[in-house]
Order: sequence, then structure tokens, then C-alpha cells
Amino acid sequence: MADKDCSPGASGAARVHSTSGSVPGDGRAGGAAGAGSGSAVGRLLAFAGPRRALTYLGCALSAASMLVSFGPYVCIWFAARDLIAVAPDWAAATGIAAYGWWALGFAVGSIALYFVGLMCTHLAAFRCASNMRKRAIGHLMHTGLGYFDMHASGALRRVVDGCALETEGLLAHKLPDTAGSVAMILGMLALFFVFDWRLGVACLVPVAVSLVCMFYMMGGRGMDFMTRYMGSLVKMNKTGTEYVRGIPVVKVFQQTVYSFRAFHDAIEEFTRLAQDYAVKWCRTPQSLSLTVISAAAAFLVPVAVMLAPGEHDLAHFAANFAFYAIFSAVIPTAMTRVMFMSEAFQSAADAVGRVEEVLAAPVIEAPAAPQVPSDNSIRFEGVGFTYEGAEAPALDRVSFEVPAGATVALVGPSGGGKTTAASLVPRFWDVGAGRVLVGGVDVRDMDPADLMGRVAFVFQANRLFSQSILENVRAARPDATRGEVMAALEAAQCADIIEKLPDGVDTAYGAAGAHLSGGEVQRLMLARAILKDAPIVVLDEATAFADPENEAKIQAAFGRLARGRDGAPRTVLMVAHRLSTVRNADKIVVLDGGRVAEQGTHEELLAAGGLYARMWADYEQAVSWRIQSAEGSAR
Ligand SMILES: Nc1ncnc2c1ncn2[C@@H]1O[C@H](COP(=O)(O)OP(=O)(O)OP(=O)(O)O)[C@@H](O)[C@H]1O
Repeated sequence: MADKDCSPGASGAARVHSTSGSVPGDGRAGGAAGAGSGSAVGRLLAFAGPRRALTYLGCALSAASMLVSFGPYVCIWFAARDLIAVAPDWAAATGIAAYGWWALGFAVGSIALYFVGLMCTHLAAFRCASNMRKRAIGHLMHTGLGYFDMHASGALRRVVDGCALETEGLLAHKLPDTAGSVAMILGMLALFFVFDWRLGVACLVPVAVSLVCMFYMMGGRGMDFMTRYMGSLVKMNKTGTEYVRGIPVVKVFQQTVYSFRAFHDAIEEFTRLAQDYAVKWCRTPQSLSLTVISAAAAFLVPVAVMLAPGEHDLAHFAANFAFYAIFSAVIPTAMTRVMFMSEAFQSAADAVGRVEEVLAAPVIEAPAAPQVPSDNSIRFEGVGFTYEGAEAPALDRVSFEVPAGATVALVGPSGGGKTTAASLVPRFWDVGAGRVLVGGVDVRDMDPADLMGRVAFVFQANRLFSQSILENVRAARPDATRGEVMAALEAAQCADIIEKLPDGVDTAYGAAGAHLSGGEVQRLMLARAILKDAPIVVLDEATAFADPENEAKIQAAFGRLARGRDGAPRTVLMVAHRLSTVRNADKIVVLDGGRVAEQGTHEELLAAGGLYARMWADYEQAVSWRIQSAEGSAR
């Protein structure tokens, strides 16, 4: 996502930056900001701020707990050694009870250390996850609104919440367990050589075989294969999501699953790789590894049989053998843990990488010395803009003016650039060339809060929250009274919507509450904008899905929005997808292929006989056709 900065929308490098800044909450995640640098765990821990020390402490305690957990084995060995030494006079082995108490002490101590260690890692993990959430949300608050056009809110939520959850699991459990595993292996190696190095070596054989198998699976060609395997899994998930989203289309057109070729192919590819993975890469080495590890004690027996004849103290040798036989039970656990270590680090790298992607989203920066507009006019001066990844510019040298208090309509063929032009005023995107001025000031030189305060925008993509209708409208002005919200709803012609809802304005919107039509949602959006009562209104007039009655109401609401509460005319920049609404505009700007084809009043443009005149003729023809067909059906 770093390449976002290459987009014209982010071309003002001085204006748009990727925050490397503060973590809301404690500390600054400086390390995490340096996206991609340092180990994944280090970058994750940077989010924990000063509490990261608790993670180190927790890991150290977990490692210590693991070493202490060897204690009971050693005690058992001491007991076995004493018993063998006095056999068959068992009563002479007087220290056995003490060994038992020591073993119990070690076991309890090990658990206590592990428990305290986990408390430490949990405290750090919770802080890390909460800082990660706060930081990502804080960053998104300053991100240009266009970013949300490109990144679905659901996907962003999954990144932020999913990664925070994964992080919790990793830092709270997997990391201390990994520290424990490392301590276990080191301790095991040391112990193997303490009593009888020859028996120790015999125990190490299965460990070595298992490690070779693991390197075979994880290293070199095996790793390449894993990368392809993981890539194929991601691809299958992605195409699967697209498939699920498109199920209604598939049903409507009565197509089978095979119509979703991409998904089908992705499943086939993954199936092939999964089979290869299971058969070629895993079956032999994994079976070998498991067999060898599970039968670790079996290696001891032949070695012991070979060594026994040469031993002068057979009892001591038998006691040592007992130790290694007991201890070899630990080997499978240790090796299984080692196997999961790489998975833990892989998931850490994945989680931190995804959050860093969000943190790399360009943000709108407030200028050092914000300028205040002299009035509420809007002017486009030679504006050019190309969407990230697009080849052709969406806007090219676009210039026009909306004088303060005037209404200007943007019309033109589909894809002409109308919505894009309107989005540049509230800085959904920043221009690639030229300037967008409000009251004579480049919008990039205005305080973003001032700009947002001056502009009310009603866009097609505006959404309602899963809150009451009242709260949804109040979102435009949180300090508005209930009466003011009701007045805005009234002005936006929403009375009929409220009437039919079970709890009126207090009905929740969404799954469990009210379900509204597209036209009704748009009227609520207009109520929001009316409540805001900003001096500049930018609206994308999407009445396409409104029935005639709804459309008439929406038009009335537009009229109310364009006048403002005090009755004074607002500056209105309106994207008109249908010509019925533009006739009375003070000026009409015709955008075609990203350029201004012509501009003027309705009469001037008709007289000019250009694109607008042709569009108008088509429109009139469509209207007369509609009237004729209505008359025909009435007869
Ligand atoms: N998010 C985007 N990413 C890439 N290209 C885009 C994006 N949004 C729009 N475009 C492209 O930019 C151009 C202008 O699109 P825009 O939506 O501004 O046109 P429009 O005049 O509003 O069209 P319509 O009347 O169909 O809504 C089109 O070629 C479109 O494909």
C-alpha cells in the first residue's frame, strides 16, 4: 500500500503523509511505524509501549518454569538410583520421601512460575492489542475519505480486530510457550550430557532425525512449496468471498458454480497443492519424524545393551538408563512445540504486516498555517486527477466556478467524472494537478476541520449506522436537540418514513430494526445534511432508485437543503444523473471524458446545440415516451 503515495491523490507529498506518529494510549509505537523493518515480534511488541518489558519478563518466567519442570524427573531419577543401589533392601532407601517432596515442590514451582509468566504476557498482550486498535482507528480518522471507497469497511474492521485478536493469542500464549520450548530443548541437551553422555547421544538421535525432517519440510524447495501453497490458499479465500458476494447474480441468471471460473480454478489448484503437500512433502518426513520421536526410548535399549558389559558399576549404569528412559518421554512434547514455533512467528508477521498496511494509508494533514476562506464560493482551476492504478485521468484540466450562494449542476455521460469532481471538494481525494478553491483558498491549505464544517455532502455511498434514526441524523451535529433533529427530518420530507416505524425516530436502523428503501435512505441523508446546515452543499443526486413519489419528496428536500435554515441560499454543487433536476440551476457544467465539454445556463446550452442539447433532446424524448406509454396503459 506504500504505492498509494504515488497516486495523484497523494501527490502533495508535503500534505499527505503516512503517520509514524503517536499511539493513542500509552507510548509511541515507533518501531511499528517503520513498517516492515525489524522482526515481526519486535514490531508487534512496539505497540505495547513500556509494557513490552512484561512480555520479556513473562517469557523469562515461562523458560524458568520449563527448566524447573525438569526437577521432578531428576528427583525420580535420584529415587530410582537410590532404590537400585539398595535393592532388594528397599527399606534402606530413606531419602525417597524427600525426593517425593522435592518433586512436588518443583512441579508446583513450575506451575506457579508459568502462571505468573502468563499474567505478565497477558498484561502486555492486552495493551498491545488495544494500542494496535487505537492506533489503527486513530490513523483511519485522519485518512482521506476516498480511502474508504477503495477499502471496504468490513475488511478494515477485520484487519484491525482480527490482527488485534491474533496478537493477543500470540503474545499472551505462543510467545511464552516458545520461550519455554527453547529452554526445554537447551535444558534437555544439557541434561543429556550430565549423567552419561553415551546414553544422551542415543536420545539425541531421534531429535536429530526429527530436525532433519523438519528442515526438509520447511527449508529450500519445501519453503518455496509452502509459499505457493499459502498463496493458493489466500487466492481461494479471496475468490470464495467474491463468489459468495455474487451468489444473488448467479441465482438470478441460473448459473452453476462453474460460472465462477476463478473460484473453481482456485479450488482445483489448492486441491492439487494440498495433495502434493500431504503426499510429497509431508507424508514421508512427517511419518519418519513421528515414528522416530515416538519411539525415542527404543534407541536407548540397544545402546544400553551394547554398553552394559563394559560397566564396572552396573547399578549406577542402570540408574542412568532409568533417567534417560524417563526423560525420553519429554522429547515428543519438545519437538511438537518446536514445530509450532515457526507457525507462531509466521502469524505474527502476517498480523503486524496487515496492520502496518492500514497505518501506511495516506492521511490528510492539517497545514501549518491554515487559511480561512473569504466566502463560500467553489472554484476548480485546471484540475487533473487520476485514480490509483488507472491509466486514463478521471479529470483533466477541469475549470469552473460555483459563486457563493449559487447552484451549479454537473452533468454528462456516465463515467464523465462528475462524482470524482464533487469528491475533490471535501477532499475525499486530493487533486493531482491544479487547485480546488473554497472562498479563494486551496482546500489543502484549509484546516480540515474548518473544511468539514463548511461542507455538507450527500453522496450515494453514504451509510446509516446501526443506531436509532434519531442518532443517525444527529451524527451531523451531535449537540442538536431532539426538536432540531425532528425539524430536519420534517424539512427532508421524512414524516411518512417516521410514521410507519414502530418506535418512530427511536427505531433502530438495520438488521434488528427498520429497513428502508434506497429513496428513503437518501431522504434521511438529506435530513442529516439539513441538520448540519453548512454553507456549502455537495450532493450526488442519486434518485435512480426512487419511485416518482419518493423523487418528488427528494426534490423538495433538495430545495430545502439549498436554502438553509435562515432562508439564505447555500452554495450547491450538485451531481445530476438525471436532467430533470438541473433546469433551474444557475449554471450547468457538462463533463465528458473527464473534461469540461461546455458550461452555461440551460437556455445557453440548448442554444449552443452541443452535447447538452443532445442529452436534453434524448431526455425529452424519453419523457414523452413515458407519457405516451402511461396514456396507452390508461386506455
Ligand atoms: N475508485 C475508482 N478507482 C478507479 N477508477 C475510478 C474510481 N471511481 C471512478 N473511476 C473512474 O473515473 C472515471 C470517472 O468516474 P465518475 O464516477 O467520476 O463518473 P461519473 O460521471 O460520476 O459517472 P456516473 O454518472 O456513472 O456516476 C470513470 O472512468 C470511472 O471508471
